[in-house]
Amino acid sequence: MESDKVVEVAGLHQRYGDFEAVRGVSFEVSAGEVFALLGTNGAGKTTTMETVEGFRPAHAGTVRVLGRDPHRERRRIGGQMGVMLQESGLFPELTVAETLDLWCDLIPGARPRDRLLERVGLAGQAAVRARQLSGGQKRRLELALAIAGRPRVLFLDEPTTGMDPQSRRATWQIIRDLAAEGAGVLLTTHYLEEAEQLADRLAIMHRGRVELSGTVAQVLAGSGDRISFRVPAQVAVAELPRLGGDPPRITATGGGPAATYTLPGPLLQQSLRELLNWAADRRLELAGLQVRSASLEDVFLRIAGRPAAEEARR
Ligand SMILES: Nc1ncnc2c1ncn2[C@@H]1O[C@H](COP(=O)(O)OP(=O)(O)OP(=O)(O)O)[C@@H](O)[C@H]1O
Repeated sequence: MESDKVVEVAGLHQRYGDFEAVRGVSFEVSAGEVFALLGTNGAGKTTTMETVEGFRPAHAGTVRVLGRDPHRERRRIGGQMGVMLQESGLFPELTVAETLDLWCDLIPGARPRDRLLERVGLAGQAAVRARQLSGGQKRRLELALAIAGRPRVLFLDEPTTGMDPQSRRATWQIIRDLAAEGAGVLLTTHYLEEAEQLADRLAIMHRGRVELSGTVAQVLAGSGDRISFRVPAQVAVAELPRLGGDPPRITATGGGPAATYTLPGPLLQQSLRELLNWAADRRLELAGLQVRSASLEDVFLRIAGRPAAEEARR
């Protein structure tokens, strides 16, 4: 039976001279799935992406795209791969229509040009030269080029950079539709909301490693819901209750010290009740009271904040 995995990466290492940019990365992308690679600057996302796209051989580990080595067997699978690089490769003097015509002529069975333009929202810009397009419009033209050949696997490196919120949402819908039609999509992004909205699964990279991966819910599980409030002036920090067994973390804010409790999910409601009862018994008002679920940003910042010394020990 043919595997539904369109991308398989196992124990990938990649070096630039003495510097190891990717240090044992593994993940898989299935047909019909959107997989997002997130990470801090320099984490190794683009290096990983370029290796999976076949632009460089793996230094160690295995990479398969549609069951084949994307570097050695690129010719066999290239026609089934759609690639949108981080850097624009458009010819500045060609119009949008000319750009697509040039590209589509090279691809057997390419989608019709006008359908592509409509799909990426550039139908009104067919006669505009590439150099005159806005940053977001350029990205959409590059997306049109990437999907022209009806790829089974689509690689998108920061696909919505430079787009306004409306274009970004429209692009997310295009990507969702492509996945619903059966394409496997691997994308990198710096927009956490993009990953939250779009990705069936994601991996967060930091300094060449995958630190966390799974569905958004799996990545957030165990990250802790939060309760925070400003410490009332008449209460000493030591008098604050323990919630879920732990004392709060105290931080300085413009309005005085703030207390934050990070709780495992199932304890949120019970802990909130305990806190409100504690405050009611003392007739205290908890100014700035906030209750919120863990966000991808919390998880990301925690990983990004890991000191280099901690990495070196691992
Ligand atoms: N050609 C190169 N030669 C030497 N070092 C490189 C080269 N390309 C990338 N690097 C280094 O490898 C590391 C990973 O870079 P990469 O571009 O893969 O990260 P990234 O996660 O895509 O970063 P960003 O989010 O900033 O685009 C960085 O430290 C970078 O400086």
